[in-house]
Amino acid sequence: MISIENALTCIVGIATHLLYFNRGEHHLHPQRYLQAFIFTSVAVAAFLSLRHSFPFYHAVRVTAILDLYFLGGLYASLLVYRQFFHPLNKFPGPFGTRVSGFFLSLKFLKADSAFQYLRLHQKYGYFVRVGSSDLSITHPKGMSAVYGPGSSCTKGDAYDVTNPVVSLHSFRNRQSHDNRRRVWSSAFGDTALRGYEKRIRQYRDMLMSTFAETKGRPINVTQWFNNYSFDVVGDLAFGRSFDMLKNDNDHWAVVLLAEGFKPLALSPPTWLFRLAQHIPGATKDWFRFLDFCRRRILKRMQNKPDIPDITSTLLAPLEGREPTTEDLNLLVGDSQLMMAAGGDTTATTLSSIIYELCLHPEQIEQLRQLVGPYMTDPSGDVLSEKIAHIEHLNGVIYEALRLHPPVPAIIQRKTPPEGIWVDDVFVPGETSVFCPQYALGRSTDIYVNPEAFIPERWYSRPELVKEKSAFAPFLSGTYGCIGRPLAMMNLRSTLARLITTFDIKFGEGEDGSSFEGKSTNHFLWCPGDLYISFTRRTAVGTKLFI
Ligand code: HEM
Repeated sequence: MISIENALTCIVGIATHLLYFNRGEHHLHPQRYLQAFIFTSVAVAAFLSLRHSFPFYHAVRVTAILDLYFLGGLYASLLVYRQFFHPLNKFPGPFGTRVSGFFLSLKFLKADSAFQYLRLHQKYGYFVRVGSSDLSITHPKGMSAVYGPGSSCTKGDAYDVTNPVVSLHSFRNRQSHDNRRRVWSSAFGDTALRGYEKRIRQYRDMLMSTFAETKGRPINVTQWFNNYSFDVVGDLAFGRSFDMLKNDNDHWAVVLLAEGFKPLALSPPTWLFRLAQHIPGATKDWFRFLDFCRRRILKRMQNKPDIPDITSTLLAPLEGREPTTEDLNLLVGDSQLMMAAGGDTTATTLSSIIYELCLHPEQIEQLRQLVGPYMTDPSGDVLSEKIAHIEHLNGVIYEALRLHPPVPAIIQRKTPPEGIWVDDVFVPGETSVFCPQYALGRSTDIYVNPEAFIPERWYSRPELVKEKSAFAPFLSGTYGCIGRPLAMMNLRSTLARLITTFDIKFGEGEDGSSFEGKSTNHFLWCPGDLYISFTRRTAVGTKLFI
């Protein structure tokens, strides 16, 4: 027979769920709940022992039983609510996801969530419940409803994962985000971009020289484009590269960054990350990385560059005064953001383009014909603005981004309290939603013949794209990629130079299967190795800068 104390404790557990945990957000300070729970348990045991003279062992035992009733009540209430009353119950999905997001985390141990979301949508349709309050959407109108310029969705709780370190990317409050975005915006204007182009050139020269020296011996472009991309982003963020092209090796800070991203493969709840920050040693690598960014930013502030970099724009509001602690924390947050947002994404896209071109060699020839006339600079390089109008060149880049989006799965948004409509489907308020781009890129409801690489679908054959708003690898609107002009500039010029300088094909023994087969997704997509042979062309008028 259950005692009155135990029954009451169980009711308190149920009430705690219904009146507290079932409302609002509770991911920011999980350690406080743990502390409150432990403190209350100790207080109850002490009370029983001191006030009611319970023997110590007996006091602990009674408290432990009370704890069990409390947690039992709380979790029973949570499970019953999620199972029978949750507003997302009308959406299909694997049974376990109704109860907890951990259900899918266990399935993502191979870091292949992008592929798994595709399979889930093939099985369940446009809307799949992938967690107790999480919905994955591949409806053709989903992208515009969730991320489009007019969307009322905001960034979800996952953006608090780096808290208390803040950056443009992590601001969930619209006003704070807008304010910071205004500071960033002039970093990607035409004048700034022309300056970056000059700064980037030396790294592209090094990349070309390295490829030329291989004389056709297959090399892993996944690694080399990473070297190139991180050197570029290091230069634009901190005024100096990571010397990865020179050393053909990941810089230790880049390794720390990659390690920091790895747990995201499991899409764990944000509160777990926040809790980990309070476990000694659990997140030390992440803080070492932030410390690295802090030291590099401080050094950069002492050296004003001749040609402005991105950080020049972020420092401008200080007008030469010493930064406050708050200013500095934001600069550190934004510099880690530059590395996280600009490094892997550009590298991955370059690899994806080369992968697709090797599968479709006729595309290389077509591009050469179109780009060749603009390659008049004796250095072999070309300004992006000269070739930006070539539709087929842009089409090749877009097709690579469609089939291999660098951010392929979760880009979390939260619906407003009143909910949103995706076409004629109502998505309840306070739901965490996302549109997995890898799955969208392969949808026959959005593209005709989605598996085929057809650059013309982006200019002369628009009938091959049934819903244009569904393609947004950089997103659009308020929270869209602010670095898009820089990324496109770099992709165009690097691609133009590669195809006019080299004959490019899969290396001997390479069939491209590892590129996607051994790829992983930790928020950002990391392709597997790709061995490519680059042989310097002799028949063209372009010279190599060696
Ligand atoms: C092919 C290359 C790139 C792709 C596909 C890409 C894609 C994206 C996407 C999808 C987002 C939205 C992420 C989210 O909301 O969580 C984003 C945001 C962002 N990207 Fe990019 N990106 C690329 C290159 C770059 C580059 C080169 C930079 C320059 C450093 C950059 C800087 C940023 C920043 C600062 C944000 C945050 C914007 C905000 O929250 O307002 N990106 N990018």
